[in-house]
Amino acid sequence: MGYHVDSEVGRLRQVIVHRPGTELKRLTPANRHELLFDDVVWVHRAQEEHDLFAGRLREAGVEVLYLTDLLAEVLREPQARDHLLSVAFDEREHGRAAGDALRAMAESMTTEEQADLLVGGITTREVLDRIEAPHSVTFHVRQLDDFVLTPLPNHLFTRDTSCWVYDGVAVNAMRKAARERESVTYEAIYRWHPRFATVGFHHWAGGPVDGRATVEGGDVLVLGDGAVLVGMSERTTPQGVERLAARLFAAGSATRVVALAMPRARAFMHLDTVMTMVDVRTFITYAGLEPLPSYTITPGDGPDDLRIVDHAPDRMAATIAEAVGGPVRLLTAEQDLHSAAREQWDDGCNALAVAPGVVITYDRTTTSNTYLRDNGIEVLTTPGSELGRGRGGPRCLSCPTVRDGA
Ligand SMILES: NC(=[NH2+])NCCC[C@H](N)C(=O)O
Repeated sequence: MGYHVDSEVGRLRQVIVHRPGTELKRLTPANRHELLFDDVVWVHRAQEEHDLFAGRLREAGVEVLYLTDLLAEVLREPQARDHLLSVAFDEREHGRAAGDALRAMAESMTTEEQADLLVGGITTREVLDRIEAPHSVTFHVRQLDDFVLTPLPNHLFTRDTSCWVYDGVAVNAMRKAARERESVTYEAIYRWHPRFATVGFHHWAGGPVDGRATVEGGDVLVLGDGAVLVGMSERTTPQGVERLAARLFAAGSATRVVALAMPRARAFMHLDTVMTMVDVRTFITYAGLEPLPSYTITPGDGPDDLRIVDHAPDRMAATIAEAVGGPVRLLTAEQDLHSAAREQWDDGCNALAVAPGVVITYDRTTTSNTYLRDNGIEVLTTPGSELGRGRGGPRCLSCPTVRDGA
């Protein structure tokens, strides 16, 4: 199968999702902010919600791939296992003696257990249930309930860490420390999983080696016909956008990138928290989103040159219209700003299209959902009270790997 994502709203055929597991059980009132969650999560209910979400996708004809299955499968490949375990048990993190001992502990597990370990993390106490304490200062200074390997609860939001843009994928360097190791999971999957290793595709980013020039998938909208819209946000940098544009242009996979300069705020952490596409040339947008400065990037004269045109905030809609080749419809639910802010917080603007004019959203954002329906969009709802506690909706919960043009 060829992997490609040719639009935001064309028929969705395959996605990667992550069913909540051990990692969400690690959230506490003390660590939730560092781990980028606003509250602790009732994990059992989150799993039920996630199963309903996956069910919605399957009903819409989408093939659902689970991240932990892909990870357990790729762990069977010796090179992938070596890479994943070397990064997890790096001696710079664990010290020499403990690094080797922990790695040996991991080697003795099944690949399913290894996948759970890499995503769910492990505490000192749990290590001691499996092995003798390594002779290591690094290990001995840890408290019993400290994390030896930190959990990755934001793997839930598969949208961000890798994103497919036309005929290639960006495995992204992540902005926040709590998400950095997520990139390693995807690096291994796209490089060594038999599903991906045997087919050709482009790489638009270098994963962790991109350092601070980050781009996250929640900021990237594949507009279709060679255009891409990117939010420069709390997470995505202009440097990252330039790299993405240059690589897309060099491969001939895109011809125009429009970058929006977003406010740096947690509530707006990614572009898809304030605007997503729900139909051809149609977006749902947050009422509190002020018009933003935008930049059109197209190929320059030389092979590595970029041509940049700056646009004032009042040109935002016009700049996007130019990129999608016709007038755009911006749907903004009519409600007072307080209600709009509450719905935006609950991911009311984070719609996942499964086909043109058909979207999945959370059930709790009733005003936005009704407004979309009144405007001719078919809205399939799914519960998200627990899933949304990390601030992500249906679009954030999914990484499309195959999607048609619109
Ligand atoms: N595409 C998105 N909007 N993703 C939401 C990610 C939320 C996650 N807790 C984070 O802060 O990174």
